[in-house]
Formats: sequence, C-alpha cells, structure tokens
Amino acid sequence: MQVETTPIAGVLLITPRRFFDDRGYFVELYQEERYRAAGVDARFMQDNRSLSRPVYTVRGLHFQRPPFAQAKLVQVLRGSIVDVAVDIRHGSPTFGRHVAVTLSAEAGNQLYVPAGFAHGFCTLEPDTEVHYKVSAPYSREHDGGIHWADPALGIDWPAGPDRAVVSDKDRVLPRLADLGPLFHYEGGTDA
Ligand SMILES: Cc1cn([C@H]2C[C@H](O)[C@@H](COP(=O)(O)OP(=O)(O)O[C@H]3O[C@@H](C)C(=O)[C@@H](O)[C@H]3O)O2)c(=O)[nH]c1=O
Repeated sequence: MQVETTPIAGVLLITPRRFFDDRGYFVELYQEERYRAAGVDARFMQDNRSLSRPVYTVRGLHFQRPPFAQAKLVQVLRGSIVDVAVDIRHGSPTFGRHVAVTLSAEAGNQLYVPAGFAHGFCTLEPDTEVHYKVSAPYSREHDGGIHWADPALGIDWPAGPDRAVVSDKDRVLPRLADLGPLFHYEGGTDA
C-alpha cells in the first residue's frame, strides 16, 4: 500500500494495493499490523457508512469529545468527496489548520484522521457512499462540531453556501473560536 504524509503530522493519505484479475480486483481495506506500522495507531471498534443523495452534500465538521474521541479511517465506496480534517488540539503547532483531499471510489484512497480533529466532507457526485472506521463508539452526548463554513478555517469547499446541502444540526454549529479547549496537544496524535 502507498502511504503519504500530509502537511499535518499524523494525518495520512493511504492507498491500499488492489490485486486485479479478469474478475475485477481484490483489496484489503484495513489490516491491523500493516496499518499500525504505517502510523494508524488507533484501535477501531465501529464501522459507519453513509449515503448522500444530492451532489454537494456537506456533512461536518464533526468530532466527539473525550472520553469518546474518535480517530477515523475514511474511504469512499461510491462516488467521490473532498474530505477535510481540522486540527483542534490546543497547543498543536498546526492548531486551526486543515488537510483537504479528494477521496474517490475509483482511486480507493483513504484518509486517516487522528483523534483531536474535526472531520467533514463534501460530496462531488450524487449518490456518494462513504465508509469510515472509528476508534470509539457513537455517543450522542459527546457529539460536537464546528460550522463547515467558519471563515477562520479558510477551507476551499467545492460548494458555496448557496449550493451546499447541510443538515439542520450542522447549520447551527458554532465557530472554532467559540469552542472551549476540548483537546490538548501532547506532542503526538492521541487516538
Ligand atoms: C455518527 C452516528 C450517527 N448515528 C445516528 C444519529 C442520527 O440519528 C443519525 C444521523 O447522524 P448525523 O446527522 O450525526 O450523521 P452525519 O452527519 O453523517 O455524521 C457523521 O459525519 C461525518 C462527517 C463524521 O465524521 C462522522 O463521525 C459523523 O459525525 O444517525 C448513530 O446512530 N451512530 C453514529 O455513529
């Protein structure tokens, strides 16, 4: 598999190896030992899948507060997205900065987002399906988020506010500056 670092330490772009033959291909989407060696140091305990019917659906930017903080391994099963991870670890040298990458079913690439990041995506095609592994179970009480269009983040989303399709919950999320210090940087990634 191919593992690329990004401008934010700990956030990784991974392309697992596909074995092609006359039938199509086979690919391992996760393999604990190999992924751990590559820097995916989370223990995953839940798998999620979402379908977004309209193009330019924006989901995010989401996180869960400790002790239910989640690292995520994100990939696309159908269609394509711009996937975004924002560093919200106070004291981090990259606090407030983000990584944005295009993930697609065709490329089969994955983004590893450690705990301490807000995560979201914008779909680039109708009927896009996203799959992600998470390192802590869902907890509604620990669910939090940042408004996707918070200008302080400077994210170049493919869709502006006129075209983005956003949930009622996400439409009223606060800005990063209005959040308290939820995560503290400890010199590495804290999955
Ligand atoms: C995330 C999640 C939601 N749900 C339920 C709660 C709600 O009734 C329904 C839809 O939830 P949401 O609107 O929060 O779904 P969604 O907006 O797709 O939330 C997801 O967005 C992406 C960007 C992430 O990074 C994920 O961690 C998650 O926050 O599904 C679960 O039961 N388990 C889960 O793990």
